[in-house]
Amino acid sequence: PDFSGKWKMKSSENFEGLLKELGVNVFLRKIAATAASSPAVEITQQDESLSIKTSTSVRTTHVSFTVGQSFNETTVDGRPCTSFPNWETDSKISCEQTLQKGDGPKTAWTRELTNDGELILTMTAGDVVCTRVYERE
Ligand SMILES: C=C1C2=C(C[C@@]1(C)C/C=C/C(C)=C/C(=O)O)C(C)(C)CCC2
Repeated sequence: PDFSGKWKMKSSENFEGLLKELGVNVFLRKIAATAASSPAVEITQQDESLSIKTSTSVRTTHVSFTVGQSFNETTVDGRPCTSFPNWETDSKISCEQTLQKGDGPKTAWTRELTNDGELILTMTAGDVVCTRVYERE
């Protein structure tokens, strides 16, 4: 499956709950929730390698990785972590994260291409799950 394309968000659930679980203060949660309500996501995929650019008014993140190989990124609240992306199914990437220093809730993300061409991102912190659905622009 090919994740490549420009994606816009169609729905988001429990994003602030995720940040709260991560200990982000209510002020930054509000900023993040507003900024993250209209992200522009651009993905290019070459075989097993993906490059994901997520742009918001406040912060833009850009990660590149090869499924099956660990890489360094930050958790959604900005803490350096090592990520371990693997194929959970042939259209779903699951990525566990370990903080590079300090401790906090266990975090992970998954990205899945659905049969009707949507992209589902889940972000987990402890037992709190945020689900965001994107459609191609
Ligand atoms: C704007 C964001 C802000 C934060 C994280 C981020 C980057 C949230 C965006 C996430 C998105 C857009 C995820 C996605 O949909 O892939 C912080 C908590 C550090 C607080 C400052 C504003």
